[in-house]
Amino acid sequence: MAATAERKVEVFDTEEEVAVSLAKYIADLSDKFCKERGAFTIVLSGGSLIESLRKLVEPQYIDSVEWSKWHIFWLDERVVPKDHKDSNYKLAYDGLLSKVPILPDNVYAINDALSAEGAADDYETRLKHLVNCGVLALSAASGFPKFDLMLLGMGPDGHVASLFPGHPLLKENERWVTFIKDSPKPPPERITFTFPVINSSAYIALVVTGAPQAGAVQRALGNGQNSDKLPVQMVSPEGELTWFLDKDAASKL
Ligand SMILES: O=C1O[C@H](COP(=O)(O)O)[C@@H](O)[C@H](O)[C@H]1O
Repeated sequence: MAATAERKVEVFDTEEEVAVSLAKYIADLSDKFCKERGAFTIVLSGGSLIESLRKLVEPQYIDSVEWSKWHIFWLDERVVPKDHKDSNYKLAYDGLLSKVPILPDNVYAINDALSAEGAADDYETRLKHLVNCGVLALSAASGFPKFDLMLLGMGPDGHVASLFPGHPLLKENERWVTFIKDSPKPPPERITFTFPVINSSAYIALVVTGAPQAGAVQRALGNGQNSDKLPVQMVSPEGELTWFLDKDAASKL
């Protein structure tokens, strides 16, 4: 049985302060994992998260982080070409990857030449290969891959990755990577990590800024009772969960 996650909640006055603190948190974990296992496996979301990573490209981190040991993955991706405005890869490339010396071979983008089903199968197969090569760890507790750090955003409806409220994919407990063709948020076709993979992580940062998110933050962190769990309430990693909130997102707590 999975252990209960250690949960921390950090509230900052501004999104700028969230970005500053997040950069230090990521750099510290990179240092720890690069020392311990010679690699750092980090999973990116799309959306507003990438903008909140902007401090990582400042000289302090550009010069100190061991970028060549980073292995970059995506929590979810839209089934669009990599140069499409809706692509989570493009967002991360433009905002971060093009500005830091990460090795191109260590960037595991989703194959944009395949269908949603095909891309999910292909990504899962590639993850299994990386487990066999020792780049990616496997959780002894769950048997699912154990990433060092996942960076999650959250939509105003409480969705994380491409796992939306009330959707049957919330119950997927065998696949590592799956697909959705009826996403309520456009574009409709996406691929996504499943909850067993998310919850096998060593560390998760949930980065949530802005007033539209305040209701879902209240549902997740407040004292209210609600029988239906939002996807964000299902995030419960083996390791440590840290919420990074600005005061607008935390305004209903
Ligand atoms: O569609 C998506 O939305 C979520 C949340 O995005 P945000 O802009 O509200 O922060 C994002 O985490 C996910 O990766 C993306 O595909």
